[in-house]
Amino acid sequence: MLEVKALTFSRGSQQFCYNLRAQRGEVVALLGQSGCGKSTLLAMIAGFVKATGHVSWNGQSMLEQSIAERPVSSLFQSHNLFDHLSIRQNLALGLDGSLKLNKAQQGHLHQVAQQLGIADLLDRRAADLSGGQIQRAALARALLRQRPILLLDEPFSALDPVLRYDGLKLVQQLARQHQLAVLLVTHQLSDARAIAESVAFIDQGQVVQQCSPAELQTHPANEQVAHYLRIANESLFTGEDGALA
Ligand SMILES: Nc1ncnc2c1ncn2[C@@H]1O[C@H](COP(=O)(O)OP(=O)(O)OP(=O)(O)O)[C@@H](O)[C@H]1O
Repeated sequence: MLEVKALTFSRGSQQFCYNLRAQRGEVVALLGQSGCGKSTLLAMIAGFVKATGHVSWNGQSMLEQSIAERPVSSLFQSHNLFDHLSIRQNLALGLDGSLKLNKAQQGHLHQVAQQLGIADLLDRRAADLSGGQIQRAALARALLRQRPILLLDEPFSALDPVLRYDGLKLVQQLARQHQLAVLLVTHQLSDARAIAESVAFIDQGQVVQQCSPAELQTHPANEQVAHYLRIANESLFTGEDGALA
C-alpha cells in the first residue's frame, strides 16, 4: 500500500500537506480545481521536489530514496518520447539507456507492447504515430519499468472521448492485472466514476476528502467539494437542448 501522511512541501507562501492512501490494484483519482496542488502531490511522491513527513510503500519509507530508487513510474500529458527513434527504441530506453536488451528484456518488451495493442507499431518512428498510439507507447514504457506505483497526470486529456475512455479502461485493467497503485490526476469527474475505486479531493494543497466516487457525491466533506460537484454534474455550459448556452 502507498501511504502518505503529513507529506509537506513549501513553495514561497504556499504550503502543501497531504494525507492519502492507495492500495495495490486500485486507481485513486485526484480531483480539485486548477492550481489546488494535484501535480505537486505527484511530484512530491516521485521525489521531484523535496518533501518532509511520511511517504511509504508497503511500510518502507521512500523519503530518503532518490528519484531512481523510488518504486514509482510516471506518465504525464507531455509523453517525452523521442520523435526520431522507433517505438521499440523508445521503449527499450525505459529499460536500458544503451538500448542493448537481453533476450528476457526483449521478450518483456514485446509482451507489454502486445498487451497495449502496439506490437505492430514497434518499428515505426514515434513522429509517425497518432496521439492515441503515442500515449499507449508512453504507457507501455512506464509499465516496462515494473514499478508498483504509477503516477498519471492527465495522460489522455488531449485525446478524443473514445480514445480517452479506452485509455482509462486500459489503465484500470493494468492496475488490477499488475496490482499497481495508480494515482490519476483528472479534471473529469466522469473519469473518476468510470475507473477509480477511490477519489481524493484536493483543495489548497490538502486532501480534504478521500472516499469512493459514490460517497463523494452523496456526502461531500464541505461546501467547496459540493460546489465543485454541482458544476461538474450540471454541465453549466449547455442549454436544455444541448446547444452551447
Ligand atoms: N514550478 C513552480 N514554481 C512556482 N509555483 C508553482 C510551480 N509549479 C506549480 N506552482 C504553483 O503551485 C500551485 C499548485 O500547482 P499544481 O500544478 O500542483 O496544481 P494542479 O492542481 O495540478 O493544477 P492544474 O489542474 O491546473 O494542472 C499553483 O498555485 C501553481 O501556480
